[in-house]
Amino acid sequence: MSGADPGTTARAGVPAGRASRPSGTSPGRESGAGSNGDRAGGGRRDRTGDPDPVGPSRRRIIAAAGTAGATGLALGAAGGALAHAASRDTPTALTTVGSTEAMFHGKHQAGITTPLQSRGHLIAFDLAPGAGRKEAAALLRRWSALAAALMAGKPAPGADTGADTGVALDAGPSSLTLTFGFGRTFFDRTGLAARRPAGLDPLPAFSADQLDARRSNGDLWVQIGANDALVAFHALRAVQRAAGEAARLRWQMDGFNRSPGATDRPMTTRNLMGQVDGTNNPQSSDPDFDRRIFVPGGGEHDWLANGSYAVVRRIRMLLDPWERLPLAKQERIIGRRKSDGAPLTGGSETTPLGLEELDTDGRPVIPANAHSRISAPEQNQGAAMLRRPFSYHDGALPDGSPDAGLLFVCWQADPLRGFVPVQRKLDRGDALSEFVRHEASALFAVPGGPAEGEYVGQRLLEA
Ligand SMILES: C=CC1=C(C)c2cc3[nH]c(cc4nc(cc5[nH]c(cc1n2)c(C)c5CCC(=O)O)C(CCC(=O)O)=C4C)c(C)c3C=C
Ligand SMILES: [Fe+2]
Repeated sequence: MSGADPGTTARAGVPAGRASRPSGTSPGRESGAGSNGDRAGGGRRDRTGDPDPVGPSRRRIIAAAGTAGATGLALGAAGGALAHAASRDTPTALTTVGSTEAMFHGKHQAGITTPLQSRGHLIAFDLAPGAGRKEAAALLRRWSALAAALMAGKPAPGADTGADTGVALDAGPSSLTLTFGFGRTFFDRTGLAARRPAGLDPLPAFSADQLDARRSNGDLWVQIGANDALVAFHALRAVQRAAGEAARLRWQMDGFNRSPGATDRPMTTRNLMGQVDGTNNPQSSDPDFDRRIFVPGGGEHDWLANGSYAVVRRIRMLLDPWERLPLAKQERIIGRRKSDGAPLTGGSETTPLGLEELDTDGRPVIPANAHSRISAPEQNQGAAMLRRPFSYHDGALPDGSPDAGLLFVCWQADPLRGFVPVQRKLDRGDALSEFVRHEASALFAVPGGPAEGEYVGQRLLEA
């Protein structure tokens, strides 16, 4: 992302409605987009004194409810409860985790270059039978109003008439993002096939695919991320409720990442195999970042300008055999050290891979089938994607093995020059393949961010 990105302008502070509290917050300074996990930054703003474009803050609604609650405590409680009630009246500031806000309006949708959040929900919908372009436009309008409110730390529109479930009442925005995309089939269902971009052509089949059609694809996709589990769940339910009669849930995947502040310094996240994962992502400071990740304007499908394509793969990890491998073998499979993510050729996490370096026996130090070597852009005609995954754990399979792995989400301006060539190569010769299974797959066109007063996808649905 080069230059100013209104969707991810960095400011930090306390959310609207908390302005009168002592601040005491120490705005976190995090690095730019393209990094993963705690390392990344962007999408923040200070809500103090901000005008209230969407409605009352969640906290103002709590304040109204609070009087009744405090009375109840005082009447029925012994000293401990009273002390508790008193401490509730003592203002304490949100930490930056709660107060950080990602922008809904802007050049790009939030949730692409936004730092990885600790909670994620990926949900796909199909339009209901009989629902077409008109219903789809109304749905995107509803979802956009909802996203604008929730991302600002406000209740769902219509909260005064009971439209908000209350699950996130006492929380700040918590870096909530909602990101909306269109699948290939959406264009047939809405009579917009002529406006479907070639980038949505089906992904090729890969030899190792074991895809479950029911958990793949979909007309519409919503990616939800937040640094609080309740804020994320609140948004998930609100999105599902707002779908109303227009769309039906097709699949849902729930994921997580490390919580901000869990490490003593900002660092790239780890996946469930224990590897530092996300190191060699394109960085927003790279001169060609925008060109690689975002669709340029002025093309045949201008409605997608400043948008991107998301490839989503549910990749189960075979953790039992993986965890039995000695550390040295695990590291040779990736080509990097597990402890700090540095290449096996030495240095630190960000040292370039020494792909030409040989050991004393004349063999490459980073093996020929190492995952890092095979997927590196320099081995793939520069093919690059922004990987922004969540881990998942859905309990155990019937054989007792963990149903856990990676909700791999990657972003690119063109899937045929990002995900596809790299996955083709990994499919043929990646040492990691023995330990992973691709179980679901989807591809979505994600429009650019909406301007103030616009809804996501308006340029497609109303042109
Ligand atoms: C087709 C794209 C990719 C899939 C699918 C994929 C799955 C996958 N990856 C890991 C773990 C790591 N991947 C790493 C690097 C890396 N992976 C891809 C692409 C896919 N990975 C790329 C383009 C890169 C960057 C390569 C480079 O330039 O060095 C790493 C190393 C650290 C890093 O750069 O992130 C790890 C670790 C898993 C576990 C996985 C499937 C479950
Ligand atoms: Fe990878």
